[in-house]
Amino acid sequence: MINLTAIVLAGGKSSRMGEDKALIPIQGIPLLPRICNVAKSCTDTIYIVTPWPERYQHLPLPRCEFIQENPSDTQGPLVGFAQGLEKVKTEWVLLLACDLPNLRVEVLQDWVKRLDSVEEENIAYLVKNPQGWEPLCGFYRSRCLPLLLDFINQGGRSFQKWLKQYPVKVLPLSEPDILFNCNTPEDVQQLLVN
Ligand SMILES: Nc1nc2c(ncn2[C@@H]2O[C@H](COP(=O)(O)OP(=O)(O)OP(=O)(O)O)[C@@H](O)[C@H]2O)c(=O)[nH]1
Repeated sequence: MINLTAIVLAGGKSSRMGEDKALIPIQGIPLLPRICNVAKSCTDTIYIVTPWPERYQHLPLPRCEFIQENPSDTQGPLVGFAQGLEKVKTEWVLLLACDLPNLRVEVLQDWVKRLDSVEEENIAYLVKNPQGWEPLCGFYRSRCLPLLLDFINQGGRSFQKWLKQYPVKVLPLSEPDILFNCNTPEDVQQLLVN
């Protein structure tokens, strides 16, 4: 299997949820350990980028390393990703938001198998929807770091705008539900009903 590193983002305001999303249990398992356990199926190296690692110490997480952001200066997922990427030594990185309760091991492993066929020019391998790329559940080449830092240093904070500049390969998604984002208490309720 291809050598890759997972970066899981657990920061942000969770303003729509009203409490830290990463800690919301779905079928008894909080979102952060849920996604880390899925990531574990394709890598032994998992970095969790967060301004508050102490909040997550008690969780049943697989082996992982915390990368701490400054809690008084978080700047969104693009900057969180760059901070994680600075530590990465593998060619490919799997970037994951913490709020993806439906991502399954089989889907992820199928995607990972396809990485070998991504042309060298493509800096990322992501699902595309009519609104744009799905940047927080997909693969990036670690060599994109200097490009990302340039963009951030010029004030850029949008994944969509950053990705527009480079060739990205489309990752196939057979069930759109896989990328369901758990953003609100109603989303949590919906998961419990289904
Ligand atoms: N490490 C880190 N992760 C972030 C940051 N901002 C957002 N995220 C993560 O990015 C993913 C998507 O976040 P969003 O749902 O778009 O934003 P949010 O701020 O968490 O939530 P809302 O306030 O409801 O928009 C989640 O996994 C967040 O934890 C950040 O500044 N740092």
